[in-house]
Amino acid sequence: MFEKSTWIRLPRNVVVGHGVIDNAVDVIDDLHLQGRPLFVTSPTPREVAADPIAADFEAAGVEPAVVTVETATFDAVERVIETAEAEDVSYLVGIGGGKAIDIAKMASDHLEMGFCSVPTAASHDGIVSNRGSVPDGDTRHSVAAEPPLAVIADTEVLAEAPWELTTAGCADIISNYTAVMDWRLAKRLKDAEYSEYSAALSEMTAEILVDNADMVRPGLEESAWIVTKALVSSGVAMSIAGSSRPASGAEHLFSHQLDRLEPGAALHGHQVGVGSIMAAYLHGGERGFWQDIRSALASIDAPTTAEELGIDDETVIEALTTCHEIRDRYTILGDGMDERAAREVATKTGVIS
Ligand SMILES: NC(=O)C1=CN([C@@H]2O[C@H](COP(=O)(O)OP(=O)(O)OC[C@H]3O[C@@H](n4cnc5c(N)ncnc54)[C@H](O)[C@@H]3O)[C@@H](O)[C@H]2O)C=CC1
Ligand SMILES: O=C(CO)COP(=O)(O)O
Ligand SMILES: [Zn+2]
Repeated sequence: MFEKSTWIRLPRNVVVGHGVIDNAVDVIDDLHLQGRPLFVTSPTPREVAADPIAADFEAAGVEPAVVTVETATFDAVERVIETAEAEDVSYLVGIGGGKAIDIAKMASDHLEMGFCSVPTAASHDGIVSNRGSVPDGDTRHSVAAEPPLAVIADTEVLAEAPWELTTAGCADIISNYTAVMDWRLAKRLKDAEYSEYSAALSEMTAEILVDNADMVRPGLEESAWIVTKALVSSGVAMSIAGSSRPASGAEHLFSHQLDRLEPGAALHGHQVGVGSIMAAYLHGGERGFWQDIRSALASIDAPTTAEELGIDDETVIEALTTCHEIRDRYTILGDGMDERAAREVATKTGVIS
């Protein structure tokens, strides 16, 4: 008897382009969301996007509540939940980088309220995903959460964000290559649940980005367009899979462990990019694959070494040798790297000297 079933939760409206934050009231109206929104934002995104959108809502007769968060913590999620209850809001809008969006996503999940995402940086592929990532104890990886009902990604705003945020988004996408290799390995060795559609979409997303890498340049609005389309596509791959598997393998384990060892040292996307060089080496040995990943990262100005990440060599080794423990997800790291092997991969790939 055939017993498979799947439930793919996707955004209803994905609006990407020049000046689209000016349409936020209409995009949200199209969802038939009633009542007052709560904007969850952080200081700079508040200036560049949340305040102008709030002014448009006020002009339309709705006064949004606004909460500003600084760090992704459960205390911040709690504060957002309390504000939502006190201000009697009906839905949430996350406006900012990954952390503001994740906090809004996690709070809306708890409140069972609708949620919309307004990224102000093309820095990671959580802008569309049904995953939320807020550190919980020792855990840094994402968990299942509400997908946004709408995503409003204004390429004018995204192109004006600091360039390193865009290169972080590119690196998060380039890391899909090794994430998918890990996923296929886990399917073969551990019979992990696997979706060929999701894996193919994730890989193709990385490929299109790399093919267009010469058009990804600072200050070019078209770059924001290319990167954002890739982030949307990668988020959809996660929603199809019902997990972050198509976009998160050993390179993400490495980054999550760096977040525990050196909180705030480097951007998520930059860390996973460097992790991806080493994961590619482990998958492909000397045969040129890891060099391709490194060149792709270098071509868009993303870091390729520990030094460029601002992380010391010994922390890289510690992360490599321990990160397999942080989640039940089989990858090329298997049951863990020993220290000599970790030094070899990090040295041969030029990540440490
Ligand atoms: N939920 C998911 O599926 C995923 C979640 N993530 C999570 O996302 C987070 C990383 O997000 P990031 O955006 O890299 O970091 P972030 O949210 O800390 O943003 C970095 C900084 O850039 C600032 N910023 C944002 N837009 C700006 C603008 N237009 N101008 C000037 N400054 C601006 C932010 O306020 C912040 O200070 C991590 O916590 C990571 O785990 C990453 C991938 C997927
Ligand atoms: O960062 C992500 C995908 O790019 C989410 O992956 P995690 O589930 O490992 O947090
Ligand atoms: Zn990521």
